[in-house]
Amino acid sequence: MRYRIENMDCPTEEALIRNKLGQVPGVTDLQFNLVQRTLTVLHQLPALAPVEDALAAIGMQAVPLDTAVSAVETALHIAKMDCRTKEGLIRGKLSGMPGVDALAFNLVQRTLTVRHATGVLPDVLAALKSLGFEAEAVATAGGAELTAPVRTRTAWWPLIVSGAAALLAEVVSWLGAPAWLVIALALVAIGTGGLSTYKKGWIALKNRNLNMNALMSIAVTGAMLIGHWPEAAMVMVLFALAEVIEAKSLDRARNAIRGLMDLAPERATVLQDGNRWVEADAKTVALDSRVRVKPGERIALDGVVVLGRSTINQAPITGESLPVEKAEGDPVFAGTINEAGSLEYRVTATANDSTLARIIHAVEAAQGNRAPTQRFVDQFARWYTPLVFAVAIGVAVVPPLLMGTAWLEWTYRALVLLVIACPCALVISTPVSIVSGLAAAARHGILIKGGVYLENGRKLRWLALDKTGTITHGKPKQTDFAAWGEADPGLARAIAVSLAARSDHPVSKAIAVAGQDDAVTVREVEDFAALPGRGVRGQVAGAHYHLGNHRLVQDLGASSAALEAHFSSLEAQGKSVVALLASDGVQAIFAVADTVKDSSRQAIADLHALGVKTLMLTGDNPHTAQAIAGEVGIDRAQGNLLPEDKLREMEALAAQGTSGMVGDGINDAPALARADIGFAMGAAGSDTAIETADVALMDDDLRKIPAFIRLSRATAHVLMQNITLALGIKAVFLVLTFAGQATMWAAVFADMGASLLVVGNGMRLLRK
Ligand SMILES: Nc1ncnc2c1ncn2[C@@H]1O[C@H](COP(=O)(O)OP(=O)(O)OP(=O)(O)O)[C@@H](O)[C@H]1O
Ligand SMILES: [Zn+2]
Repeated sequence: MRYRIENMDCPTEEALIRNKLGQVPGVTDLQFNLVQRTLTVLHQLPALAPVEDALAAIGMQAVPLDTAVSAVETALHIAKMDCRTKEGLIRGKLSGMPGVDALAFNLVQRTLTVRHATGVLPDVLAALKSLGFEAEAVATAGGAELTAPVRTRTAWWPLIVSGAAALLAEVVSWLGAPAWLVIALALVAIGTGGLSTYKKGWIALKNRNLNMNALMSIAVTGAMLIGHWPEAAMVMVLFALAEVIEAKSLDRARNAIRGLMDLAPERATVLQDGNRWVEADAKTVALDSRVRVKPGERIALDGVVVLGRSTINQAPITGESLPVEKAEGDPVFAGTINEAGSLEYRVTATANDSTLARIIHAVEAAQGNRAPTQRFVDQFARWYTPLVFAVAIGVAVVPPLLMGTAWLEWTYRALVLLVIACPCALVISTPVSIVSGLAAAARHGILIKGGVYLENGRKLRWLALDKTGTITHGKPKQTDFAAWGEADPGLARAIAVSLAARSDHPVSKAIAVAGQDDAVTVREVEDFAALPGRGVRGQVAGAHYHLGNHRLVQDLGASSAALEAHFSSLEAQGKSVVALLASDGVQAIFAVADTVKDSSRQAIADLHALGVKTLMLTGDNPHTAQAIAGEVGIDRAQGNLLPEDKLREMEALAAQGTSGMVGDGINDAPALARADIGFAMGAAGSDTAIETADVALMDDDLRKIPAFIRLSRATAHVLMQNITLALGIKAVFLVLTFAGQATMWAAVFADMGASLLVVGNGMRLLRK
C-alpha cells in the first residue's frame, strides 16, 4: 500500500513514522521516498485502518495512492444471483480476497459492482466461477485515473503576519520600548507562525522522537524562557518560512522528474466500428485497436505499424535523437514523436503497460532502493541528532557548574546547537541527487534499476561484452559457400538451408535467408534439435545431418588437416564458419560475416579512456573472436565459450574489482546475473530485458555505457559536494557556537540556505 504524505518534508519525520508504524502489528516493512513524499507500507493486515490511525495520531496527512491509481469499479452481471443466500455466498468468497476493496450488490438488476485493484478481475471471475456463477462484465466505470497530486496550499497570511510581528518586535526592542510590547509582538509572531511547529513538535516528543519540529519547539521555548523574545520570534518565523521554501524546492524537483518522462499524449485517434476515427482518452484504448497519428504528433500508445511509413524521433525512449524509419511491421512506442508521414498502428500494450510507463515505473521503484551513500547518511542522521542534543544539554549545564560562567550565556549557546541539530539538508541531499541522476539517465535511454548501480558505475574496472548483437549488428550475412569433397553442392546446400530454416540463431538465419534469396527448395526436416553453442541436427529423407561450428566438427571426429586449414583461413577474416555433416563426414562449408556497429568502436575507445578494461566473451571460435575484437579495439577476447563458461569468466572478473557485462540477455542470462552490473541491450522491444537487467539500455548503442559511467561519476561528485556542504555548514556553526559568535536566527537561516543549495545542486544532474 502506497501513501502520499504531504507534510513529510524533513527527513527527520521519517524516523517518527518508522517508530510509530513499527509498533503496529502486521506491518512488515516500510519504504520511504522523500523526494516523492511517499511511503510504501508492506503489511499482512486485513485492513489498513490501524496504519491510517497511527499515521493520523502523529499528525501525518496520508493519502492512499494505490487505490487512487489503480482502483477500478467493474459492474458484473450475474444471471443466477437472485436471492440473499447467494449474495451471502458471494460476499463470503470475495470480501477477503486481496485486491478487492468493496462490493455492492443489486439483486434486482442482478449486478455486483466490485471495486478492485487493476489486474484482479480475472481472479474475481475465477472465484465466482468456483461458486458456480457465470459473471459478465457490464461496463467499467473508470477509476483508473491517476489522481492529480494533492496540493496543499501554502497559507501565506499567517506567515506574513508572523513575519511582520517578529520584525516589529526586533525594531521596538531596539528602540527601547517597554518589555510588555516586545513580548506581546513576539507572542503574536510565534502564535501565528509557529503553532503547527509546536503541534508537530509535541506529537514527536510524546513519541520520544526528536524531529526538527521538536528541536525547534524546544529552542524557541528556551529562547523565550531566557528572555530573548525578539529572537525567539524571528527564529520561529524563519523556520516556518524555511519549511515552505524547502517544500517548494522539493516540489520543483519532483515535477521536473515527472515532466522528463511524462510524455505520452492523453488522447489518441482511434478507429471505431471499422469506419470512423474518434478521439479517445488514451487510457481507455483497448489492445488491438487501430490508432492513427498525423505528422508532428506524439504517439500515444505502444503498437506495431500497419499502414504508412514515416520517420519517428524516439529520443524520449531511447535517448537517440536521430529519427528512425518506420514502415509496416515496425514497433512504435508511446511518447515518441512522429515526424514525417501519417501512420496507422495496432495497439500492442495498454497505456499503463507501455514501454514508457514501464520506464517511469522502474525509475520510481529504483528510488525506493536506497543507494549506499543514502544508507550511510541515514545512519549518520540517526546518531547525529541525539548526539548534538546531548552536547547541547552538556553545554547548557557543564560550563556554568564547573567554571561558574554565566548560565544564560551558555543556555543560549545550547539553544543554537539545538537549531543545528537538524540534519535536514544532509539527509535530503542524497535522494534528490540520486533521483535526478536516475531521471537524467532515463532521458538518455538508460534505465537504471537502483541507486546502487548509479553509485557503483564509476567503480567499473572490467566490462565483458557479448559479440553477436552487442558489438556487431547481430544480422550476419552468408559470404561463402563451398561443397566439400565429393558432395553434390546443390543437395548439400538444400539440406543445410532446410536445417537452418528451423533455427532462430543468427548464423542459421543468415544461411536460411541466403538460401531463400537463391530460391533453394526447403526439404522436410524430422527429429530437429538445437545443440547450444554448437549448432543443430536433424533428419532429412531418413538420413542424419549436423550443421554446426568448428567445435562440433571436432566433437564428431570429422576433422582433417585440409579442413582445419580451410576453417582457419575463413575465421581469420572474422567470419563465423559452420559445416554441414552427414554420417560420412563434412559435406559443405558456409561462412557468415556480421558487421561491427560504428558506435561500438567509439564506445570501446571511450571506455578505455575512462579506465575500464574490456573483454569479449563469445560462443564463436577464438580466431573470429580475435578478429572482431581487433577491429573494435577490445583488450581481450575469449572464444569457444558455452553459457556456463561465460559465467565462470565473470566469476574470475568479479575477483578483480567491480565488473559489468553487456549482452542481449538470452543465452548470457547467468553471466549477466553474476556481474556486479548487468547491462541489457535493446530493451525497448523486450519486457524481460527491462525487468531483469540492472541497467537496461533502451536501444543497442554501446556508447550508452560510457555515458552511464560519466553520469555515475557526476552523481558521485554532486553527492560529495552536497554532503560536504551540508556538514560543512554544521561544522562552521558548531565552532562559532562554542566561540560564542553564533546566533540562533543565523543558524536557522544557514540551515535553510544549505537545504536549498543541496536540492539545487542535485537537480543540476537533470541537465546532464
Ligand atoms: N543454431 C545454430 N545454427 C548455426 N550455428 C550455430 C547454431 N548454434 C550455434 N552455432 C554455432 O556455434 C557458435 C556459438 O554459438 P553461441 O550461440 O554459443 O554463440 P553466439 O551467440 O553466436 O555468439 P555470442 O556469444 O557472441 O553471442 C556460433 O557462432 C555458430 O557458429
Ligand atoms: Zn531542517
